[in-house]
Amino acid sequence: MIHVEKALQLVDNHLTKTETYTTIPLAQALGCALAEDVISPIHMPPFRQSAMDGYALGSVAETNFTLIGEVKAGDNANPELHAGEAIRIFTGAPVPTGAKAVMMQEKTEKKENMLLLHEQAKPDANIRPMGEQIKKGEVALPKGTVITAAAVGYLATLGVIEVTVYQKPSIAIIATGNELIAPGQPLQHGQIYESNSIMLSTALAKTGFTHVDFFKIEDEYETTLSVLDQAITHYDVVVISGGISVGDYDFVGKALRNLEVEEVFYKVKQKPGKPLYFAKKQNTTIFALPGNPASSLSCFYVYVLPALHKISGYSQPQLQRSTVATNSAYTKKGERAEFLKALVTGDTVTLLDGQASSMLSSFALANALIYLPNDVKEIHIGDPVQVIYLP
Ligand SMILES: Nc1nc2c(c(=O)[nH]1)N[C@H]1C(S)=C(S)[C@@H](COP(=O)(O)OP(=O)(O)OC[C@H]3O[C@@H](n4cnc5c(N)ncnc54)[C@H](O)[C@@H]3O)O[C@H]1N2
Ligand code: MOO
Repeated sequence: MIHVEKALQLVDNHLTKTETYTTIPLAQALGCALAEDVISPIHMPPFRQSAMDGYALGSVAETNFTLIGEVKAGDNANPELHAGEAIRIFTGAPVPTGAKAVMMQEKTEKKENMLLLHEQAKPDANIRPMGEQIKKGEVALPKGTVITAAAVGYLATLGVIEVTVYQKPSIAIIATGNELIAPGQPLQHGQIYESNSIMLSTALAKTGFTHVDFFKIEDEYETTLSVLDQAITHYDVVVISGGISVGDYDFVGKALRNLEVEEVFYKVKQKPGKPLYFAKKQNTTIFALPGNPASSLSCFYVYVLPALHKISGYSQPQLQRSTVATNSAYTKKGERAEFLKALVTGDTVTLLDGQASSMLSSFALANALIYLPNDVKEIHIGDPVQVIYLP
């Protein structure tokens, strides 16, 4: 059995980012990594812009001005402005070329067509220079940047309508087990609701992986063999849940061996998720996750998601980690490294009740996993602990 760090390193070593690019509408790019730098096609702002509702001033030496007109946002106007003259202006409006500053209206008084300032204006005050944020031809976002809502907004401000990104992998999720039935049907004795596929696809969708198909198979060798064979042939990543342990009806390992995949590791010294299996076959990446729901999800976040990020060209594939003081004491029962469902609030982290690998009640309330490596046997209140944030 290998250690967590070794398993993570082996996954990383066996993956490379895709060489396939695709150009897609900006609105569909959430969670994709840029395959090339995005160059700004315009200056932003495209013109000198007023940052306040107030008055554009033709000079900054005096405090008395003659009002000569108005410019509002969207106006395609550039009135001439001389020393001693002011123009009514609004936030976002183009500042006339001759303007030396904009004074916010709260610091002024108006008497008929005369403007009196409470204080002298500072040169260039409240004027956003043309190209202040970015200039035409500069790199707006570098290759490898992951598209977030903010990135979509930023590129939209530059008028960008499509981006070239690394192709996201196609993913097959395969749930195994005779006992599993779809939610919505009445349960017979011995049955449980199949929850891992909807859980994993929801976690995938949340992080922008949408090319996902599902398969459900019984604990039967021939079907397992043929479904896995088809999935490995047609998908970039195959994620299997259950059937990977040592029971007489756990056929996943045997089927994968007979399909001549390159097994990279099987079993990691961790809790939950001991029987985690990782393999490659040509360009297909294969994870078999233990069927226990919390084991499946824990392995998904710790191993599968960073792997998908790497394949998809993310410059930082790992989930965010940090060290936080624990509010809870805990003593390990065994020797394995542990991933514990936890809630980070402020600068502390609290362990949640219900840590068994069959339970999702704690995971449903968690925003992080506390990682206790092999050599940490217990933690006391106030101790610094490593946390992995759930996306
Ligand atoms: N003799 C041993 N038995 C087990 C060992 C061991 O080392 N020696 N390891 C245990 C550990 S740890 C785990 S984890 C499980 C993993 O078993 P499998 O990956 O073969 O998973 P299953 O047996 O198919 O299922 C385990 C559990 O999870 C439920 N399950 C499975 N799939 C789903 C699903 N899609 N949705 C909801 N629930 C699911 C299933 O009904 C079982 O209760 O093996 C231990 N045994
Ligand atoms: O390793 Mo298992 O996932 O603890 O139950």
